[in-house]
Amino acid sequence: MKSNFALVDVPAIRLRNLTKEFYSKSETVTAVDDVTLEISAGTFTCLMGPSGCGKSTLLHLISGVETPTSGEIWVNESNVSELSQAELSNFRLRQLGIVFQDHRLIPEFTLLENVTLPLEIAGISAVEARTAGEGALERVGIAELANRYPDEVSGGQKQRAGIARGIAGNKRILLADEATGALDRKNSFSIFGLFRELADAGFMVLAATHDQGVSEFADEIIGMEDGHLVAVGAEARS
Ligand SMILES: Nc1ncnc2c1ncn2[C@@H]1O[C@H](COP(=O)(O)OP(=O)(O)OP(=O)(O)O)[C@@H](O)[C@H]1O
Repeated sequence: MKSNFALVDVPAIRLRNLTKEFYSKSETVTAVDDVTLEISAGTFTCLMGPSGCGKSTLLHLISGVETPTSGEIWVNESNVSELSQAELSNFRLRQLGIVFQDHRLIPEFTLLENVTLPLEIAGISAVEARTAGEGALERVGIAELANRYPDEVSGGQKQRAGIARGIAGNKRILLADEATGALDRKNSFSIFGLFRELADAGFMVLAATHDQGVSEFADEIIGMEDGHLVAVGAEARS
C-alpha cells in the first residue's frame, strides 16, 4: 500500500462497494449499502436524503471514524481502511477535516485557540500552529475575531471557526455534517458560499445537508436512500 501524503494537493476520494452494517441483539442495520463513488479535487458535492439514510455514517467511514463492513475507501493513493492508528491520525491531521452541526468549539478558548489546539496536540510548534490558525481564520473571513470567545460571536461566525479548524494545517478535504442545520437562511447561504469558494480554490468539500438552498452552490447533489446512492441531479449549479 502506498500512503503518499505528499499528494495532498490533488485530493480525490474513491469509494468502492462500500458497506457498513451495525449489529444489535435484535437486528442488523445496513447504514451504507454497496456505495461506489468518486469525488474529485476542487468540487463541492452535497449529500442529501431523509433522516437515517446513512449520510453521517458515510462521512464517518471516509474520515476513518468508522470502519467499513466491506468495500474500500481510497483517498488519493491511500486505502483508509488499511491505515494504522498512527497513520489515521496523520491522515486526519494532514489531509481531512470534519465540521459538525454544533461546531464543537471549546467555550473557554478563543476562536484562534480552538483552531490551533488540535494542531499543537498533534505536535506542531506553537508558532507554526498560530500561523496556520490565523491563516485559516482569514481564509474563512473572520481573522478579526481571532481573540473572541465562542459566546462572543454569532452562530454563523462560530460555524466559520469550526470550518477554519477543519482546514487549518493545509488540509485539502473538508467533510461537513449538517454544518448549517442551526443557522438561518442568510448564514446558511454564507457558509455554502464559503464551501463554494473553498472548492474553487482546490479544496474538496463533501457536505451532508437537508437544506435545498445548497443547490445554488454545489457542483453536484448526490441523493441517499436506505444506504444507497440515488440519482438527484448532477450539475446542480448552473
Ligand atoms: N452506532 C450505531 N449503531 C447502530 N445503528 C446505527 C449507528 N449509527 C447509525 N445507525 C443507524 O444507521 C442508519 C443511518 O444513520 P445515519 O446517522 O448515518 O443517518 P443520517 O442520514 O446521517 O441521518 P440524519 O439526517 O438524521 O443525521 C440509521 O438507521 C441509524 O439508526
